[in-house]
Amino acid sequence: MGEKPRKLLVLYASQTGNALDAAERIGREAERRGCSASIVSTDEFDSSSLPHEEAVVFVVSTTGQGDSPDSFKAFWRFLLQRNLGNCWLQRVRYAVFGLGDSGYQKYNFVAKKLDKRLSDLGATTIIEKGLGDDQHPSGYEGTLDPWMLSLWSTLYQINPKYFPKGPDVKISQDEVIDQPKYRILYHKREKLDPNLLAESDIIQRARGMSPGKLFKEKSKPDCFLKMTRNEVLTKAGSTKDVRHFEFQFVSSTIEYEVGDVVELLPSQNSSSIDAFIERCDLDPESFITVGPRETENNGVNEEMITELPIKLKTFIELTMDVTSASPRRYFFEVMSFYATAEHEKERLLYFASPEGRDDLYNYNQKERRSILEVLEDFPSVQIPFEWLVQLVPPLKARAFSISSSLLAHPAQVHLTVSIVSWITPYKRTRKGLCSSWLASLTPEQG
Ligand SMILES: Cc1cc2nc3c(=O)[nH]c(=O)nc-3n(C[C@H](O)[C@H](O)[C@H](O)COP(=O)(O)O)c2cc1C
Repeated sequence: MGEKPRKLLVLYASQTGNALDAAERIGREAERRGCSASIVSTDEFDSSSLPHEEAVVFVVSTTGQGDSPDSFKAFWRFLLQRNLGNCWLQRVRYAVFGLGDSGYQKYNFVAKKLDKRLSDLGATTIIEKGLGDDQHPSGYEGTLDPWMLSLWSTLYQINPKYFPKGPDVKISQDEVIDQPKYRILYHKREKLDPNLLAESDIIQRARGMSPGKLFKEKSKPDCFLKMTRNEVLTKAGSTKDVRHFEFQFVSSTIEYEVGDVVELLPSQNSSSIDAFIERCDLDPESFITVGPRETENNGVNEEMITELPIKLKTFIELTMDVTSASPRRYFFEVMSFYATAEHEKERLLYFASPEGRDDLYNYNQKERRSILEVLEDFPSVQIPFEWLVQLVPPLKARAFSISSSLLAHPAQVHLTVSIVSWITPYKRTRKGLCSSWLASLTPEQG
């Protein structure tokens, strides 16, 4: 019997999702070349088993002022233990890809210190670390694409078993598309518990089911706030719009200290949600549960069935950012598969290819095109909802510094917020989702 094909472990640590996206891309590209890959977050990985891995690709971002993502902290503490010794990882080969921004003083600090520590622990580097930079004309992908090609060819030289057909043989996108990772179950309405749910339960239910891993633990809101004041601080005619907002706690009061931040979950424009639902030919009134696809033994995940259903429209409103965040490159790849008009398919395939990367960056990220806008630009594409649930960026809560003190204003939170708006290179006006939503609220509305 011949040797088994080799397996690649991709370990990632991400604060806002880019490193997760890059890790998934590395995993997909490896699998398309015939190498199986598992993609695991550093906080879900048993650190003590690292010496048993043969080849590990680390994908880590840097946040704060040179800080590591939250999901990296325990893993890093483990690696720093003195007793591990300089031979602990002697059988492990590794490669590090960092995501950062060279505008920061501690550029890609986490990737650099991880690379050094792995080497000190005896691991052997497969290729020199790659440093993705937000300042690059096509973002971190500008470095990731060539770095991956070098990774595949070096791995192949180390052991051809990684890529049985060679490092450059890819299964064509036209022949096969990956399976979506999630499945949707549609429920009969009459079977549902008619009891009305509290709003916090609905939010928890929707966000708990959503694939947006980054907010899994915090799916239930800590409290609800009611706006009591919305005052413009800037002079009439000023180019800036800065507001003073006051909120009253309507559920439990949360204790906070001076310097704390509050995270607000914004509401999306209702007519845009309706337009998205119509564009994707969805039934807003249907009740759904969302869960991982069949487990490995091909059964439906039991946990998913016990989830309580939620209205499709509510699920979209609370979890899927269809109006402000830009889709990732993989979205264009999946769209190309579902495009029925030849010219659209061609353009989408170009966008998803390494040659089209810079044009995609200009069309998509620089213009901050939303999912809805992109779908409207490619009318022949009809993507199944499972894919949309997986690929539409998760709706994130936004953090604001609190400008009040509970000592002076019990049961209140005050914020001073600049209402974000900017002009894109193609002269389109874009607005910050959360700040413009806050500005649009009127205290009398409750
Ligand atoms: C609040 C914030 C702080 C950041 N701090 C740094 C930093 O200190 N050094 C750096 O190289 N990049 C820094 N970056 C850039 C991020 O590393 C970069 O945007 C990366 O793509 C984020 O990846 P993630 O979404 O996986 O966390 C920062 C980004 C943000 C939003």
